[in-house]
Amino acid sequence: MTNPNAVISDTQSAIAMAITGGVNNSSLFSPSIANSPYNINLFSRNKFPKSIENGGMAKNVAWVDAMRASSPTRNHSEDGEEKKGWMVKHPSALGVFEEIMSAAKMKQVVIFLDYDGTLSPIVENPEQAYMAPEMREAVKNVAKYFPTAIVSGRCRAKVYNFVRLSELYYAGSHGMDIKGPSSRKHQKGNQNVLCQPAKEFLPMMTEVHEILLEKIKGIDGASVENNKFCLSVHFRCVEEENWGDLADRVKGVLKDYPKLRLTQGRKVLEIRPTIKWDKGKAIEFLLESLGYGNSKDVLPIYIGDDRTDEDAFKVLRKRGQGFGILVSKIPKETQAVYSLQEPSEVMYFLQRLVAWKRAVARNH
Ligand SMILES: O=P(O)(O)OC[C@H]1O[C@H](O[C@H]2O[C@H](CO)[C@@H](O)[C@H](O)[C@H]2O)[C@H](O)[C@@H](O)[C@@H]1O
Repeated sequence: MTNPNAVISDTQSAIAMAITGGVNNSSLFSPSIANSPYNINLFSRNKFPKSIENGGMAKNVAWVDAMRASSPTRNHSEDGEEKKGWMVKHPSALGVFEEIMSAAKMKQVVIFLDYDGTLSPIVENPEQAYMAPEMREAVKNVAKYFPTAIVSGRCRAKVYNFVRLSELYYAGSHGMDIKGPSSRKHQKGNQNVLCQPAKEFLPMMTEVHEILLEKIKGIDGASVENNKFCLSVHFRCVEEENWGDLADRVKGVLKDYPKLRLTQGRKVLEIRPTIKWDKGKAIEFLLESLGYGNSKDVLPIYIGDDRTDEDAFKVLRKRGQGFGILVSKIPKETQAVYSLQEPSEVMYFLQRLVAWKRAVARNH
């Protein structure tokens, strides 16, 4: 039987190597991935195949491997032995719901939700990643009882347009653009919250966006999404044989911008400032803004599906407070405690949370 962690570790090694172009430079990565106790071996040079270190074509192969690994397709690991072992380590948040709720007793639950792949299903066209009306209703109800934030790689305005709930906090651009609720309708929100730690990068991001639009011309299916403080180069609709070419073009542009770094999400290359800010920092900022910076009476729950959500899971582990929940059908190395299979399970979890809160209120 293959160890699921070993499988994912090798994959992540390839990603690490590809992104650094063969140099083990952890500063190019989000600190949580580079320093994760689970990933301690990921960045050891000994683990990298020689062919990847040779440069030229070999490097290109590593890039393509990394890009393939960024959103593994469904296979036997969805229901095989690997999956069972992984589920023991990361049980379903629905299966252990009562356990989670007993940890929540007498505490303020704060909910953090990623958007793509968590509240909306992954689709080919990023402009059409709509949220189901029932999901919106579930999030709306959750926000009546618990401070709730959407934490997304998308630009804040765009993710707001998808979610359309003014009573929530929104952290767009992977947490680099945070704003409090614009309406006080349901929750005790702090409307004055505003945090934009990468503001000075705005002109650079606009410039690189323009350059990338030109550079990727001719690669069928490739697109660049301007997420304000970061950019997404999508390759979900690009033929695999062209992935290496696309990666080379993006890397070529970034050579002139040492203050930008490259990370990967689900079939997407993400370009972002090298500042030490990520979704983990964003949730720390939000907890502080809500008055729970040093509180023991808070239970943050973060639900997300992607690599960038690991930064938030890591923060919760470090605080020893609350839980990360990874949305995934396949085993992945993660700092999340629990798992959910897909957005429909996220919705059910949120609905149960509301039902639990209402029952607690009735009994008091
Ligand atoms: O942090 P998130 O809210 O999960 O945002 C991460 C990226 O999500 C979007 O891309 C992903 O979803 C698309 C729609 O389902 C899909 O086509 C794409 O392949 C995925 O990577 C979004 O378009 C990106 O800008 C976000 O950075």
